[in-house]
Amino acid sequence: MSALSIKNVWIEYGAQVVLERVSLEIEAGAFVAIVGPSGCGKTSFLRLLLGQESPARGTILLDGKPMPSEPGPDRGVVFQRYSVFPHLTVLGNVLLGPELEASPILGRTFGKCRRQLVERARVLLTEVGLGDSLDKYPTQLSGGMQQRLALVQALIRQPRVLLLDEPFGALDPGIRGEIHVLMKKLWKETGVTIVMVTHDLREAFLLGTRVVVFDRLRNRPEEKQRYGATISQNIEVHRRRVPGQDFHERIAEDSDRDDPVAVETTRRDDPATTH
Ligand SMILES: Nc1ncnc2c1ncn2[C@@H]1O[C@H](COP(=O)(O)OP(=O)(O)OP(=O)(O)O)[C@@H](O)[C@H]1O
Repeated sequence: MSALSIKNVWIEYGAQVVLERVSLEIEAGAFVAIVGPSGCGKTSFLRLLLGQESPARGTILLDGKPMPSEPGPDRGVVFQRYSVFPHLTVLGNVLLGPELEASPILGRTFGKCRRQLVERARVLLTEVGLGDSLDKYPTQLSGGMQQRLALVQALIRQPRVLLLDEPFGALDPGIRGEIHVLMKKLWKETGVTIVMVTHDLREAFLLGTRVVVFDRLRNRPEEKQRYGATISQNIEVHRRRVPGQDFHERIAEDSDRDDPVAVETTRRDDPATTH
């Protein structure tokens, strides 16, 4: 069963059609990278999956059931701009979401429940290299560290789907390489389904198991309002394992390269995505 089943979805803002006829099956555990020109509706699509927008037409199923029309713990999100709270420590930032969920009025857990939560937070923070920074505040962290914190904030709630909106766009290339390795590791370990918007094609092919291209098929000035973007390509990415080389080394090596990552792709002629 697909984790997300998107059928003939349209997004409209007033008279402006932003997306039209978007159909996409995203299998559980996939890592889907979405690319497309600026303004074609990529962020709007993510907001739809998060539950911040409703489709003008069409349906979205999450694990076979209609997707709740509000954001919930089953969907985590990380934005390009750091979404951490400046007045809370690293640990406080990670605990806030689960504590509010467990205790909406007090926003705080106690006893065994809290100890277990703190332990889970510690394990995850250590995994992303923030184990020594639990008591620091976000202003004391670099951009890359803040994004790693934002990832833990989302993952601690064990979402079924993780939505990433250009999460690494503001980072320096070297830091980006490191966080790509980490992202891939976290994805493999958690098995979470990921949908990531990126402007960086290389990043899309490096991380994605599928690269989906949104584009406007009608682009004349008089057509801009009435016609939206849709999926123009849906590409499956196959990676060959290099004997004797472990997965992380391979990605780290790819991250250092300036030329496009060597991958094999197949165009997916899924009836759901054929227009
Ligand atoms: N809440 C809104 N109300 C009205 N129009 C909106 C709203 N949100 C987005 N739009 C419009 O929808 C279109 C798509 O915007 P969106 O941010 O989804 O594109 P994008 O592909 O993510 O762009 P970029 O790559 O530049 O971030 C734009 O024309 C934008 O102005």
